[in-house]
Parts: sequence; structure tokens; C-alpha cells
Amino acid sequence: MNNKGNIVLIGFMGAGKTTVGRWISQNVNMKYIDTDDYIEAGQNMTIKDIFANYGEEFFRDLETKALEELCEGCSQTVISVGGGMPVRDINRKLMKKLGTVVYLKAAEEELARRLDGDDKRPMLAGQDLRKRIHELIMQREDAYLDASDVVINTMGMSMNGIYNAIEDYINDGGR
Ligand SMILES: Nc1ncnc2c1ncn2[C@@H]1O[C@H](COP(=O)(O)OP(=O)(O)O)[C@@H](O)[C@H]1O
Ligand SMILES: O=C(O)C1=C[C@@H](OP(=O)(O)O)[C@@H](O)[C@H](O)C1
Ligand SMILES: [Mg+2]
Repeated sequence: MNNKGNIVLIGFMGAGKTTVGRWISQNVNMKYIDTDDYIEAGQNMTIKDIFANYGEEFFRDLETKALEELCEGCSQTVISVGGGMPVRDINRKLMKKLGTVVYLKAAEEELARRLDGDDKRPMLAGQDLRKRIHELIMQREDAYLDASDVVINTMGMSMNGIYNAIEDYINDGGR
């Protein structure tokens, strides 16, 4: 594990970053921060309202600022980020500085099942869900791979199994 002992969870919307991050913090002695929660608390506004009032670029700037702040003070923390975080070069660098970056993957049809009916994710609003998921994954996959130290295909895995896979990677020397 890198010397700050942080784990950074990345991946597409619905991949389980927030769920896995929360599970780890509840079952292992690590703190937990979700950058979406961190941004919402800082702005006193939901992600949906931030997008509606100020647009995507403003939100992306807040994401970069959040990572910069977390790089200053975080240790022994699981950090789940938003699905778009790895798209900016600077964010990929900041995440590598922050900790071991884990890319959580799930099949597109499973993501669609999980995200169907969601109204909190502006990047998916008002479009054919399956098509939108596919299109965004195609745009983002290279950034996810470039950002990550390890990829975990979570299909059929329990929370415990996902955590064990992360721990195995770190214990095997990780990064
Ligand atoms: N491994 C999993 N198996 C089944 N459902 C899951 C799993 N991970 C997440 N979910 C469900 O998918 C939805 C999105 O999960 P979330 O953790 O918010 O994803 P992310 O933060 O990656 O967007 C939630 O309803 C959550 O309960
Ligand atoms: O993929 C994206 O661009 C986004 C993902 C969301 O987080 P989750 O991946 O946790 O849903 C949230 O940051 C915002 O709605 C934008
Ligand atoms: Mg999340």
C-alpha cells in the first residue's frame, strides 16, 4: 500500500464505489470519504442542483479541488469518487498521489439494472439509459484504466470478496 494507506475507488456510475467504500469503513478500521458527499457538504447543495445551477464544468472543478484538499490531509481512508473523476488528467495524478487506485467494474446490463429509475445522476438524465451507459463507458474506459493500479470485476462478488481482492492486491506488494 502507498505510504498514506488510502484506497481510492473509481469506476462507472452504479459500479458500487459508494457502497463498497461504506462497507469497508464499517467492517475494517479505516475512515471513509465519498467525494460526492464531500462536495455536497461543501456547497450545501445536491450534485443534481450543482449541475442544474452551475453546469458540469463547475462540478468538475469542485472534484479537482476536493482531491487537492484530500491529498493534504487523508490517511488510512477509503475514498470513493464520482464516476467522472478519472476523466481529467490532473485528477488521475492526484488520485495516484492519494493512494492505491482500484477500478471497480460491473457489466453494462447490471449497471443499467442498478441505475434504472435513478434521478440523482445528471449525466444519465433524459436519455436512453443503456445507450448512454455504453457511450460514456466507451469515452471513459481508457481514463479508468490509466488511473487505476488494479481492476476488479465485481460481478458475482460479495462485499467481503471485493474487499479481500483489494487487500490481496495491496498485500502482494501493491503499489
Ligand atoms: N455489488 C453490488 N451488488 C448489487 N447491488 C449493488 C452492488 N454495488 C452497488 N449496488 C447498488 O447499485 C446502486 C449504485 O451503487 P453505488 O454504490 O451508489 O454506486 P456508485 O457509487 O459506483 O455510483 C445502489 O442502489 C447499490 O445498492
Ligand atoms: O459519472 C459521472 O460523471 C458522475 C457520477 C456520480 O457519482 P457516482 O459514480 O458515485 O454515481 C456523480 O459524481 C455525478 O453525478 C457525476
Ligand atoms: Mg457513488
